[in-house]
Amino acid sequence: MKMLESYPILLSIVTSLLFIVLLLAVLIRNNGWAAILWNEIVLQKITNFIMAQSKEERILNFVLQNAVRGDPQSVLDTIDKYCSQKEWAMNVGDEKGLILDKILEETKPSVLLELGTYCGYSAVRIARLLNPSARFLTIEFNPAFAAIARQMIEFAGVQDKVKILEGPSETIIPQLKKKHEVDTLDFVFLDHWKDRYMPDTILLLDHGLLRKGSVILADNVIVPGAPEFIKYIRNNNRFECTNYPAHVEYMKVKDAMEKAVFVG
Ligand SMILES: C[S@@+](CC[C@H](N)C(=O)[O-])C[C@H]1O[C@@H](n2cnc3c(N)ncnc32)[C@H](O)[C@@H]1O
Repeated sequence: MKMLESYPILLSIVTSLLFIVLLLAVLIRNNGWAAILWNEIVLQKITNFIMAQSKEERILNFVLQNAVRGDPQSVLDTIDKYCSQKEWAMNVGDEKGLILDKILEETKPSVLLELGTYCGYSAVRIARLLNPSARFLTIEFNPAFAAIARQMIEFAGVQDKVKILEGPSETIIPQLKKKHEVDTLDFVFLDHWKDRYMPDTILLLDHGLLRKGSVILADNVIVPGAPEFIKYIRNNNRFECTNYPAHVEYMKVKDAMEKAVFVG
């Protein structure tokens, strides 16, 4: 009898739970922010705890076990495979990677800076296209990520073409001229935390690191989004901007890259 009385309550709890799960699934599938938060906070923390290993270590191990040593393209393909099939990660990815490749092939830069190395995916991607005489510096403030990137870059065989500078971009940019002997930069890839895109662009300008024709390429200008930077760069007559629509890495959610050429 008691069982029958509680049946409607149980049914409504189960229906509500199913509804919440469905709502979450739809939100994660269609909203970039929800998907990133779900992957980076919920899923990643649970998997890290169960496996006693970070996601970035899992990505590196997958590469060490499945990619061909000394073959940058094989390293990129293996990371893309892992991140599209097993665990999402914030590499620029294969789709936007092709935009990056195209701009590098058009620009043929000799002095390059990347802000945000993470596991070294974009660093390997950029390094594989450079002339032997090019200089490429990449900045990362998370020591654990920098250590993974160092191994990734070494495994891909491009360690002579990339130098990782460990520390916050806001500290390292002002030291580029004197400490790292950079005159001006031909190409800058902005791919660190989005609230630093605008202040770091201003730092590059203030320290005379841009020359007429320098190219800035910014990732994720829609998701997570860099609205302050977009407003600043598009309203600045010292830059000519082009938008490249694409999707968030390894997702169907819309994103874009913004190219800004410094016209002096
Ligand atoms: C989106 S990930 C970079 C992905 C990488 N460019 C790729 O495509 O493979 C952003 C990285 O920037 C780093 N980062 C964020 N803000 C930074 C800052 N102000 N200085 C240095 N590194 C920063 C983070 O630790 C993270 O590893």
